[in-house]
Amino acid sequence: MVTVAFPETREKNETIFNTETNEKALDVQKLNIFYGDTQAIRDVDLEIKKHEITALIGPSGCGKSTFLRSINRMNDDVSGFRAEGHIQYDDVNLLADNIDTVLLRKEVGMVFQQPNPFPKSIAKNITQPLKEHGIKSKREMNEKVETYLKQVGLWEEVRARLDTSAYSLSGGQQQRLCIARALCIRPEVLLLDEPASALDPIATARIEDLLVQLKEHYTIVLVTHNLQQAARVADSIVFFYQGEVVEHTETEQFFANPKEQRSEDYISGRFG
Ligand SMILES: Nc1ncnc2c1ncn2[C@@H]1O[C@H](COP(=O)(O)OP(=O)(O)OP(=O)(O)O)[C@@H](O)[C@H]1O
Repeated sequence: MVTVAFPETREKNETIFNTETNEKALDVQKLNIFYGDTQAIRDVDLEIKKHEITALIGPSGCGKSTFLRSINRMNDDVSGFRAEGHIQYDDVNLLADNIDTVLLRKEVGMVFQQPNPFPKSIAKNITQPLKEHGIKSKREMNEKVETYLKQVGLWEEVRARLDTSAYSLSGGQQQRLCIARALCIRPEVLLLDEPASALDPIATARIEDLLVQLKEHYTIVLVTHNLQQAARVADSIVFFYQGEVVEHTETEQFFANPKEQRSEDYISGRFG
C-alpha cells in the first residue's frame, strides 16, 4: 500500500515535502478524465504551488469540479468514471490504484458548495473526525475544538453554545464550521468547490478573508464562478474551457492582460 501518512507529531508548519527543493504541492501531468464515453478533462498539465490560492474558473461544464474532485478521488465511485495520468503529491501519484483514500483525504481535505455540517453539536463536528483519526484524550479534543474554531474565526461566536446543534448556525457560520472540520485533521491541501456561492455577501467576505489567512498554513485550490472573488483571493488563475486548461497565469496578469484570446473573451463576458 502506498502511504501518504501524516505523522501525528508533525507541527503545523512542518510538511512531509522537502521544502528546500519542492515548491509544488501538486504536479498534474497528462491528466485525462472520462465519464463513460464523455471526456471531461483533456491532457491537463498543471502545477499547484504550496501556500498559494489557485482559483479554477471557466464556464459551466468545463471540468472544474471534475478536476478538483479527482485530486482526492471523490469521483472514484461514479459509474463510468476513469482517470488517467498523474497527480503527483510529493513522491506519490494520487491516481495510483493502491492509494488509501482514507489517508489521502487526511492530506487533502474538501469543502463543498452547500455547508454540510454533521447533524450533531458544534463541538462534535470537530471531535468526530478527530476520534476517527485516533485522538482519544478529551483534553486534547477540547483544545483542538478551540484551536480550529479560532482558526476559522468562529470561536467567539459559538464558545457559549458548543453543545447546541450545528444546524442552529447561520449558513456562513456553518460553512466556517465545515472548514474547521476539514482543517482539524491537518491536511496539507484544502479543496473548495464554490464554498461561498450559497452565502450572502457578508458571509462570503468572511470566507474570502479566512482563505487568505489560511494559505499561510495550507495550499488552497478553489473552484469559483465569481471572477471578482477569484481576483480578490487567488494568487493564480487556471482558466478551463471544454476540459482543457487554456492558461494558468498569476492573478493580476490574468485579469489585466490574459495570454489567450479565449480567456479575454471569458473575462469580458463574451461567453459563459
Ligand atoms: N457524474 C457524472 N456523470 C457523467 N458526466 C458527468 C458527471 N459529472 C460531470 N459530468 C460531465 O463532465 C463535464 C464536466 O463537468 P464538471 O461538473 O466537472 O464541470 P464544471 O466546470 O464544474 O461545471 P459547473 O461550473 O456547472 O459546476 C460535463 O460535460 C459534465 O456533464
